Amino acid sequence: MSERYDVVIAGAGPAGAQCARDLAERGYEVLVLETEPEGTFPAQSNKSTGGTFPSMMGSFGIPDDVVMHYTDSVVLESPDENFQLTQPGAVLEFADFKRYLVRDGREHGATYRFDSRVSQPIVENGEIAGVRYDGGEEVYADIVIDATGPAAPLAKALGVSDLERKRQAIGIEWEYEGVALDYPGYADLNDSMMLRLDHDFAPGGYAWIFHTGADTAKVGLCFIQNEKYSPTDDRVRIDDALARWLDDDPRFAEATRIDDSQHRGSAHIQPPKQLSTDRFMAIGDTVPSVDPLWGQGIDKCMRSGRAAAVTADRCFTGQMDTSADEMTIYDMLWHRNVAPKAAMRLLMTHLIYYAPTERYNRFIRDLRRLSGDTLSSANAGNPLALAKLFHVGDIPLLRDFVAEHRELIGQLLPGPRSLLSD
Ligand SMILES: Cc1cc2nc3c(=O)[nH]c(=O)nc-3n(C[C@H](O)[C@H](O)[C@H](O)COP(=O)(O)OP(=O)(O)OC[C@H]3O[C@@H](n4cnc5c(N)ncnc54)[C@H](O)[C@@H]3O)c2cc1C
Repeated sequence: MSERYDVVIAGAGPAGAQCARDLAERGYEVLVLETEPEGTFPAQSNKSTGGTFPSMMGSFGIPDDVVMHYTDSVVLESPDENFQLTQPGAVLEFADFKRYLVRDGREHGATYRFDSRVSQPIVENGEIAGVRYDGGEEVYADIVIDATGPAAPLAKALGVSDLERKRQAIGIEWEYEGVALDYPGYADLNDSMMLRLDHDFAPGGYAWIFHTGADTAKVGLCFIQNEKYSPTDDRVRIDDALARWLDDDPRFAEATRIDDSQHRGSAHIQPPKQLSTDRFMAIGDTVPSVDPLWGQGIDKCMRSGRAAAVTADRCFTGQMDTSADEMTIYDMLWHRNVAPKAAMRLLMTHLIYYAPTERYNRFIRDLRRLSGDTLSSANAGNPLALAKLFHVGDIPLLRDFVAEHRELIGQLLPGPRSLLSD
């Protein structure tokens, strides 16, 4: 007889593992299939800087022992300016965080199967009925969830995900010791997460230093491929870009790389298409959910895992209904709770990465001038707050941006309403 669960989840990242925690807690039979072996998990998928905020820690009950370092502020930096915002945060040990989610899910009754690479959906009568993994293995479920990150084998096969290579942002970081965190002429980065806008080092993206205690920090950068400032041969050049920053910036003059501390991965910065279909949901980075402005992916993934668990619970309650219509509850929750105003924020992200390096100095000065409330509103995609960050001198920049991004703008703004209200 074939094996059967209420829900099968592909991928034990933050999205899949949080969804499994929530479902198991509600008493559902849930199986998580993870491609990596358990003994070394997570290895290749230990990809994140792990910068997050108290709201994520509190909402999802994340314990202090997965935190490497608590921070007090976020610093935004351009070549000549900086802006420090008081904002408590936490830099997670991402591997410990992932292992904690698995352990806690198991304690609530979720089943985990490692070394189990999901390859494709089992489709019966036009509907997904389960998944194939490890070549010939099969497992059936009433609802299947793809939480494999950008790999997205199920979402791609079902036509739910349409991740475009040209909208892929790639990121790399290493942990360093001996970093001069309070160097003359720069902001004091002790107990801070710093993001730097500077095409010389992160062409078409941003660089970062996240303090992890004493003189250690996570140092990395990311950029979108195929954009104005991005090199086309990304695989080689993102390492070169990081090496160049490390060579040029005096804060790294005495820094040494900590062995085996590399984190590397990708995410898509594009409008999401469909998020679900009959008996199926795509969660976490399987759909483009990373906050496009400041790279917050963990909180988004946890929220999407929770939204999928709520949807499954609703579909199973009373007379079971896992039709595409009923699954759109997930789409509604995603647009409301996971990535509100996604269109406006995506557009802003592309515009920020498009602006020349010189413009970043003024941007940071404007942030210093504006109130914290205006900044929060701008960050939330409020058009009036965003307007305060533009000047008459930006008209040529905006004109060129519109000319070069017609396709994206068309995708994001099918009608004038959606910009303001999606
Ligand atoms: C360099 C870098 C730095 C980042 N820094 C931050 C940060 O500071 N703060 C923040 O909030 N976000 C950050 N992010 C983003 C954040 O890490 C991601 O958004 C988040 O990890 C995505 O979670 P996920 O569960 O969707 O996918 P993933 O974390 O990618 O997990 C997917 C899981 O699925 C497994 N898998 C893949 N394919 C298969 C398959 N076929 N079958 C079974 N299992 C499979 C993988 O092994 C993995 O365990 C960063 C990302 C990168 C790349």
